[in-house]
Amino acid sequence: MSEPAISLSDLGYFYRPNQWVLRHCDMCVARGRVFALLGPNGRGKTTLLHLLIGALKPCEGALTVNGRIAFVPQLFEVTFDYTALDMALMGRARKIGLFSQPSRADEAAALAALDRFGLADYAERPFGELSGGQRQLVIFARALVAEADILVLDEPTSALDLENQSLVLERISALARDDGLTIVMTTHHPHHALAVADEALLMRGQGDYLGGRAREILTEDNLCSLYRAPLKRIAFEHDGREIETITPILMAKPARHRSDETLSAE
Ligand SMILES: Nc1ncnc2c1ncn2[C@@H]1O[C@H](COP(=O)(O)OP(=O)(O)OP(=O)(O)O)[C@@H](O)[C@H]1O
Repeated sequence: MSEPAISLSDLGYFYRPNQWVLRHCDMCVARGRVFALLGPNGRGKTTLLHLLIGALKPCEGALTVNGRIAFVPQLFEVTFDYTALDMALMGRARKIGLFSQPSRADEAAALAALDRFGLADYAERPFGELSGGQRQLVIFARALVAEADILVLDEPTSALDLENQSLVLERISALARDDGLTIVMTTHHPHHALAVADEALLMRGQGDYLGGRAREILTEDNLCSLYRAPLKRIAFEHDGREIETITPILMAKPARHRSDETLSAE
């Protein structure tokens, strides 16, 4: 078996001495797989990503990364007036060097990456004038341009509308399946993890992590206790395909019904 893209063994991290955020965390990500990290707010998902990309150093345990990583953070602002193409070209910064100009090949690679996300027509637009979702997709394209082996994505669908969520999830699958990239992503959407992830890690608490095949561990029981909220995993047929998804059961009463009651009381 080939060496994994990422492996963690007994990993621990704290920001302040002895206030552990992660402890006794084991994880192994095989090459060419999509790996999802799930857990409630504050369980250390982003901290774990920052450890993977080397922005933080483990306080205990071992972490091995085999390959070049590109990081796609959650949506961010830029203060300079870069175009979408400039932003995508930044993925080539390591290749181009500090004082050189991008070559035609660099520009062609950046344009091709933008095109993969349906953004070729936006190449010359100022990045700051794009919608949140479009900006997220440009940052995604930048990671492709970097020719990384491993993409680390922090909530890649959080700023996107339904169509773009679907586009990004489909691209994530294709990047792993067709390009052999390894992908680690955090998500607050278990149905996104079920749709694209081969493996998942449920971050249940400090020192309490459940990892395994996504289809096997994204069960109603595991997810209900993880989020302390009711949800259903359901299967149905769509377009001749068997689909499985996960849906939360939201208990809030729609405002429409409340006003109906108010109206009938009046
Ligand atoms: N720079 C920091 N200094 C001190 N504590 C921090 C820092 N960054 C995060 N933390 C703390 O570490 C814990 C984990 O935070 P982290 O952002 O990794 O969680 P998360 O699972 O990604 O949360 P969310 O789902 O809300 O994004 C939290 O208690 C947070 O307050």
